[in-house]
Amino acid sequence: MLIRRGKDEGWLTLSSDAFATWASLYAVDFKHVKPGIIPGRGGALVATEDLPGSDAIKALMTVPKDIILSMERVHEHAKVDQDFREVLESLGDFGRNNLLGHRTPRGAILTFILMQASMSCPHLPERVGVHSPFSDYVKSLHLEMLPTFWTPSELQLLVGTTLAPAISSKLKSLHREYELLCELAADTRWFRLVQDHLDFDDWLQVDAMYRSRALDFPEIGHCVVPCIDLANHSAGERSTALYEKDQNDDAVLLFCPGKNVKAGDEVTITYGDEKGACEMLFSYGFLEDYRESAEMIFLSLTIPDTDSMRQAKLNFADCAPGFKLIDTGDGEIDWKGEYIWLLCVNEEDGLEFKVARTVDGSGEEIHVFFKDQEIRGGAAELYSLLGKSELWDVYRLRAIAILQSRVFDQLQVLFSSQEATEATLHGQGTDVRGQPFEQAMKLRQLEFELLERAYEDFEKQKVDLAESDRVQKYLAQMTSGQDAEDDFS
Ligand SMILES: C[S@@+](CC[C@H](N)C(=O)[O-])C[C@H]1O[C@@H](n2cnc3c(N)ncnc32)[C@H](O)[C@@H]1O
Repeated sequence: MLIRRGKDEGWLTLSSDAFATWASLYAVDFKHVKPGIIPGRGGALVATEDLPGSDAIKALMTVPKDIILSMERVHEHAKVDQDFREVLESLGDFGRNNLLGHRTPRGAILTFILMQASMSCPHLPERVGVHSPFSDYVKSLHLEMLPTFWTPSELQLLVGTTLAPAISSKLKSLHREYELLCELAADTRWFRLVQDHLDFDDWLQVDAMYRSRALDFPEIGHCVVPCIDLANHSAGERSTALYEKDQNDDAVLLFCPGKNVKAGDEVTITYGDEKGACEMLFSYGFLEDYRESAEMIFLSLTIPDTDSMRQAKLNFADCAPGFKLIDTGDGEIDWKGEYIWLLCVNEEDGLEFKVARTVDGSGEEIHVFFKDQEIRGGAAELYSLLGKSELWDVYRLRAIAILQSRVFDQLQVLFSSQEATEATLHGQGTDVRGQPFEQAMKLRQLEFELLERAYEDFEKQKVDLAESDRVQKYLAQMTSGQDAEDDFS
């Protein structure tokens, strides 16, 4: 609880005046905006003058590259800070990759933020680390209320939404990361000095600080840009600014052409218009008041145990095990995901997994075929082959039927958990706070509506496909026992 303790005792806080001094010390150039507070949103960027709509692109703020918190910056700091260098080296792969082995600055940046925060702790027996611009910057970050901090009763409100499994696996991976940090850094001087003060909550805090602020910058990757990270979110056309790198590699906040903002009003950016309700609540802890759709829902799919090719298909799968439902915004529901095609075809359709010797003869490898054509491009190539087949309508019908049934199951879970949700709320002495309650209820409603629309849409598609000549012919041949594709060739 080092971070919470620092906030409570005041040694990990920064007044707004001290933050303004910090920003000017590190040459942040606030041209037409300044830090402010917007009720319900916390810190914000507000216009210092009327910003009238024009076609000219106006720089609202410039942040020098030296204070962009990136993988590169963390490694530069390690050169001058022996304690941090020791910690970073101890992390090995975890300082470069995530738990799945994908390259990410996450482990290095989170550990850096934690170490910078701990340096201000007056309870450590000895000083540790080297002061940097980020030692005071981390003091300015407030405790973010992401769902990883929700109480068990609050998390219970999410049962049936797609956020429930997402939070549960995030908490598991955060636990694994924290254990890894404690194990790998155990022999470093920093860890020995802070270990009695640190706990899992600190890792949750640095994760939330980073996750709710990280931006993806060209050529820098995921990073945190102090001061630009004060910009709150508005979706799509409502946002009035965007961020970029300028010719000096500094970060700039640009006013969007044609927008109009009055002095004292907030300037906002979009955190990603493609993000669905689940992802917004997961990463930023809120849903926009004006949001009318869940926009995007990811539903998992499983290859049934009864599928004789299950294990081979699992080994072959090179894509996320599920599909996305997408509200296209024009009344249509689209879906995406290649995994479904593995559930739609089997041996009798022409799918084959053949074992062959490796070229050097030292081992065996699996080759995958569909109707004697080798598939080297994973599930995407299988999809493309099915698309060219005479039986495409049949495969599509199978896919739509599986997707619709998965949507139905999700609707059932959401519907049947509603009672338990209400019981949680009416139970005596529950610790459900207002904000998580409102956000969870809104997510439930948005996901329910999108699932319902998708169910109806799939029903229409199923009826249309079932009436197609190809499907009718296929069904007739199936009942008469003939090989369906023979007749189409
Ligand atoms: C990058 S920070 C923005 C600055 C932040 N308000 C602060 O005080 O430091 C992102 C966080 O701001 C809050 N936020 C941003 N946009 C918001 C919005 N439209 N409505 C409510 N909260 C918002 C959320 O807590 C989010 O996790």
